[in-house]
Amino acid sequence: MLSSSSSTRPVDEDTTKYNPLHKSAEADKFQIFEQWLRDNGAQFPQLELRQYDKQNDTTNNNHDDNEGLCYDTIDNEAEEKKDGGASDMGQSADSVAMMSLDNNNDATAIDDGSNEMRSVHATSPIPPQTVCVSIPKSCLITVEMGQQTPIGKSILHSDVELDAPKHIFLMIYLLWDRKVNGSKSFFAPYYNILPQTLRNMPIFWNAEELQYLEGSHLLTQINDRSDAIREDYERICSISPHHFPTIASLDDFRWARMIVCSRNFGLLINGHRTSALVPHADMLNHHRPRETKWTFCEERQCFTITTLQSIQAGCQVYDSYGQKCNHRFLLNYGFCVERNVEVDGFCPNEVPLELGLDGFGGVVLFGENLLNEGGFFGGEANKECRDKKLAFWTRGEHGGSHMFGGGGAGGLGSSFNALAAAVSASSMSGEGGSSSSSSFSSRRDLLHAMMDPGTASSLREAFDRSPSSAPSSYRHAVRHVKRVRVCVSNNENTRILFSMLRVLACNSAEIDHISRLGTYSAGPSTAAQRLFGLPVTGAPGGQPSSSSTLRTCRDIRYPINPYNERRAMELLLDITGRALSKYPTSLAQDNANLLDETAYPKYSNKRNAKLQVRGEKEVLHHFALWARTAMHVIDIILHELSEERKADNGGARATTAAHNNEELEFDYVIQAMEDDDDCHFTILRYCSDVLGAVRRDELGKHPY
Ligand SMILES: C[S@@+](CC[C@H](N)C(=O)[O-])C[C@H]1O[C@@H](n2cnc3c(N)ncnc32)[C@H](O)[C@@H]1O
Repeated sequence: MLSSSSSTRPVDEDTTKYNPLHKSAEADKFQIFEQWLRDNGAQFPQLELRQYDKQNDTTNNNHDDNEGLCYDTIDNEAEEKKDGGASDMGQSADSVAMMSLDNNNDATAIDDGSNEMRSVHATSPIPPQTVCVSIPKSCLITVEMGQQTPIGKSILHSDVELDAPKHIFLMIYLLWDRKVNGSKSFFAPYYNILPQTLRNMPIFWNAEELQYLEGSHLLTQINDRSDAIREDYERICSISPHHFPTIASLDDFRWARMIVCSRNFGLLINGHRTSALVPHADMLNHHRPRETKWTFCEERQCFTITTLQSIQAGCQVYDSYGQKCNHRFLLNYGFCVERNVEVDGFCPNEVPLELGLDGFGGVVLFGENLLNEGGFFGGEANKECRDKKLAFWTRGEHGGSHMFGGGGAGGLGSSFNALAAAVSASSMSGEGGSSSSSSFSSRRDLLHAMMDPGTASSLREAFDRSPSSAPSSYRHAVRHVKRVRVCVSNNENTRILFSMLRVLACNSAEIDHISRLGTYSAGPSTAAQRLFGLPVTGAPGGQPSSSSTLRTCRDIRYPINPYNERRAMELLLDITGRALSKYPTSLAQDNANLLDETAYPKYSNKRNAKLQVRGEKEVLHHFALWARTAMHVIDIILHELSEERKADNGGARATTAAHNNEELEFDYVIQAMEDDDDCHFTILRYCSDVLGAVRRDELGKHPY
C-alpha cells in the first residue's frame, strides 16, 4: 500500500527495468516524441516516461494506481474537464510493475496496442514550486485550430446542435490533420504516441464487460454516450456529406471523442478561454490530493506544470483530474479509484435516485408506480389534493415541454425528466377520452400496462405529438420523474432528496400547508425553522408574503411534521431497497470479490466495474440505514408525544412501563448514537438536530 505522499511513496529502484530508450519501435516513438517537443522549446528535464507492464489482465487493460446532489440536467458529463485538482490512484500506480518505454522484454504487449498505460516519473528529486513541464503554445492543439479546418468552418456556419460542442473542434483537428497531413503533420510525433485501443473506456467494452455493471445506472449513461457520439457523427456527416466520411469513420470519431474527453485541458490563453490538447502534459495520471498544478503561463507563452511538494527521484508525477464520483472517472477516463476518499474523509461516489409522481397522486420510484392503493403512497382518491400535489411537484418547471423529452431542463435548472409511459392500444382506445380514474381496477390495469416495458412505444410517440388529445386517464398516468444524485454526505443534493421525499409523502393538509409557505419572508417562525435558518410560513390566511417567491419541491428543507417525515423515511427505505434489488450481487459479495485480485485483476475492466457498483451500493446502504435510524427515532418522538398527550389529558404518564424504558427516550437514543463510533455523523446530526428540533416544536405545542 502506497502512501499518497511522495515522501513515503516507494521509489522504483530496479534500474535494469528502465534502460535507455532505444530498443523497440515503441521506444523509438517516444524518443521521437520527446525530441520533437524539445526541438520546439518544450522542457521537462527531470522527467521520464514509463510504460506499465502487463499484469494478469485478461482484458488487456493495464492501469496504474490508483464527476452534490445534482439534477440530471446539471449533471452534464459530456464534456468533462480536468480541473487541476488531485488522485487516489497514485497509490496503486506505483505498485504496478512498470517498464521503461524501450524495454523490449514485453514486445508483444506493446505491439498489440493494448499496453496503453504510460506514466511520468521523476528522474531526480524535484523540490516544491518547480516548473517541471513547460510546453510552448506552438505545440498545443486548441479549439480555434479545429474551427479553422474546412470541417470546423462548416460546423460553425451551420446551425447544427452537437452533444459535445467544445470537444468537437479538438476532435475535428485531430482527425482532419492526421488524415490530411499524415506523417507530414507537425503533430505526427504526438499522434503516434496516443493510445490506440482505449479498451478501458466503457463505451468500448464488450457485452461481458458491460454485464459486470448490471443494476447500475451507468449502463444507461454508457448507452447514452454512445448514442450521442453517433448522433454527433451523423450530424457532422450531414453538414459535410462528401468530405467528413472520408476523414473519419464512426469508429475513428468514437476514438477521437474519448481521446479528447480524457486528455483535454480547459485553459485561459492570453485572456481567451479555450480547451487544448497538451502533448506530454497529458501523460500524467490522476492522483489526489494533488501534488502539481497546471496553467497557461502568459509570460512564458507555455503550458506549465508546477510541483506543489517535493517529489522523490523515481516517483510518479501526478496530476489531479478533480474530485469526482467513480462513475465519471470510469465513463470519461476508463478507470476507477480503488479508495475514492478525500483527505477529509469525504467520498464523492454517488448514486442516482429516481422518484416522481403520477397524475393519480401515486408515488413512482425508479419508474414503478407504488400500487399499494390501500396504503398511502399509491395515490389519493381526492382529485383536488392530487392536482395540488402534482402542481407543487412540477412547480417551476416549463409546462409540458419537459414532460416527454426525456430530461429537458426545468425553469430552475432542475432535471424534469418526466416520463410518458405507453399503454396498450386497447386500453387507450377503450378509455375513449372519458374521465379515467373512475375505478381502481382500470387505473391498476393502466399502471400495470405502463410498467410493461413491451407496451407500445408508438403510442407514446403519438401521445408526445398530441398530448392534449389523449384520454385523460392516459394523461394522468404520465409519470413526472426527477432524478437526484446522492453521496454519503449531507450536501445540497441530499437536502433536495429529502425535500422531494417530503412532498411525495404529503397528505392533503400537508400539501396545503407547504403550498402556502413563503420563502425568506419575515415573520413568525418556529424554533426549529429559526435554528436552521429555514424558510418560514407565510402570513396566516394562507398567502405567502409579498416578498416571497414560490417554493418548489426542492425547497422543503425542514420536516413538515413528524408523521410526514416518517412517511418520507419509509419512501427513502423503499427507494434504496429497490435500487439495491437491481444488482445481482450484494455489497458483501462485492467486497469479497475485490479481495480476490486473481479473479478481479487490478486495473482490469472487470475490477473497475466492480468498484463502481460497490461504490453505488455503499451509498444506498448508507441511506437505507439513515431511513431506518430516522424511523426509529421518529417513533420514539411520537411515543413521547403520545405520553405527553396522555399526561395533558390527566393520565399518569410517568407510571407507564413504556415510559420507564430509557431506550424509548430521545435523549438516550441520541446519546447512544453519539457513543457509537460507527454511526455516520450525517445521520447523527440529522437525528439529533433536525429531528430534535421537530421534537421540541411538537412538545412546545402542548398542551393539546
Ligand atoms: C490523460 S491520460 C494519462 C496518460 C495515460 N496514462 C497514457 O498512457 O496516455 C488519462 C488516461 O490515463 C489513465 N489513467 C490516468 N489516471 C489513472 C489512474 N489513477 N488509474 C488508472 N488509470 C489512470 C486512464 O486510462 C485515462 O484515460
